[in-house]
Amino acid sequence: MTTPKFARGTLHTFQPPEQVSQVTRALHGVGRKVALVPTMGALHAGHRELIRRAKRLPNTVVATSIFVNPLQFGEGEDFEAYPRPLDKDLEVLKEDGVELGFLPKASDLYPEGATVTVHPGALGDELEGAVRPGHFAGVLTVVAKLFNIVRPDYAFFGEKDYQQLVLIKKMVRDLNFDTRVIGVPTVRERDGLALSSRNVYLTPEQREDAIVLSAALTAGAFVGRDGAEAVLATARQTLAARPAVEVDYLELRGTDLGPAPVDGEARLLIAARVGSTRLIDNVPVVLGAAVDHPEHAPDAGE
Ligand SMILES: Nc1ncnc2c1ncn2[C@@H]1O[C@H](COP(=O)(O)OP(=O)(O)OP(=O)(O)O)[C@@H](O)[C@H]1O
Ligand SMILES: CC(C)(CO)[C@@H](O)C(=O)[O-]
Ligand code: BAL
Repeated sequence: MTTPKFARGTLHTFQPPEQVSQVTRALHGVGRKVALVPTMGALHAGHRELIRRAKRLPNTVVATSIFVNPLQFGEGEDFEAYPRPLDKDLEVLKEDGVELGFLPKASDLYPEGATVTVHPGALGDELEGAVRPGHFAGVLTVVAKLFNIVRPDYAFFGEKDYQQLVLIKKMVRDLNFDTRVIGVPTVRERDGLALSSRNVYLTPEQREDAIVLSAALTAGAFVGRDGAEAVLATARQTLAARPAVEVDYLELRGTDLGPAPVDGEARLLIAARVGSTRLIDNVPVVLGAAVDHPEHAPDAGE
């Protein structure tokens, strides 16, 4: 089979996995690197930030996959309703200088008889996994497949889906994938709401209510010096102002999503339903005396 044509500087889209593999193999053969930005489409400024960061890498072709992965949706979730504005997405990819678009069909990734999946371990059943059983097995399976098809040197994921990011990093380590996973801070609206493809489901009133997620996280993080109880109590107090917002969980964890330390870096995570729309968000928190250590200043290590 001949390698599909690939010229630098324009967007090429492929549906069959074998074609993408051929192109990325050929690119590696001439010394290029490949950076992958996996998405489910309905591209917004959050996705575009991942692409922007990937584009900064020297000698690297940026590939973006668009695939609404059925395996990570449970019964009664929004798989059918999930927005799929493909033409608009392709315009975004062109505008942002993405050179490789991978648009597989479900039957390409899950041919009949495919039964083997990636098991996320215990963390896969906590937080999001407790509310969406099987979700992370679906995510890790499709990400493993994308990595095996594209063989990316780098892969970019948003911190908005923090547990997903932690689990993907863990999968790469535990299963020896040869890909460097890079997490990108959450892009927000001016009022703090984390950008999400699901924000389009919100009515104007719900959109107002939804601000409380980031407001509660920010308020909680602000009192990190006073310890975990204060962080959670402050966040809960902020949430109480919007009783229409139903919280699935509000938890303070370590940065690896193990138990939070008394002093040091942690993560405050929330999932809540606003009407029938389920939103998630999280922020970094510095706890206790660690607040006074310069290495924990907000932009340390940037
Ligand atoms: N606001 C954001 N800031 C940074 N990265 C983001 C943001 N929103 C999504 N991403 C990242 O983009 C990648 C693709 O996510 P996805 O296509 O599911 O979009 P999404 O907006 O998170 O959709 P949904 O909210 O429906 O899950 C993921 O790595 C995700 O973490
Ligand atoms: C990583 C991902 C593309 C896998 O389907 C999805 O979970 C997402 O968009 O965050
Ligand atoms: N951004 C995570 C994908 C999902 O909610 O299924």
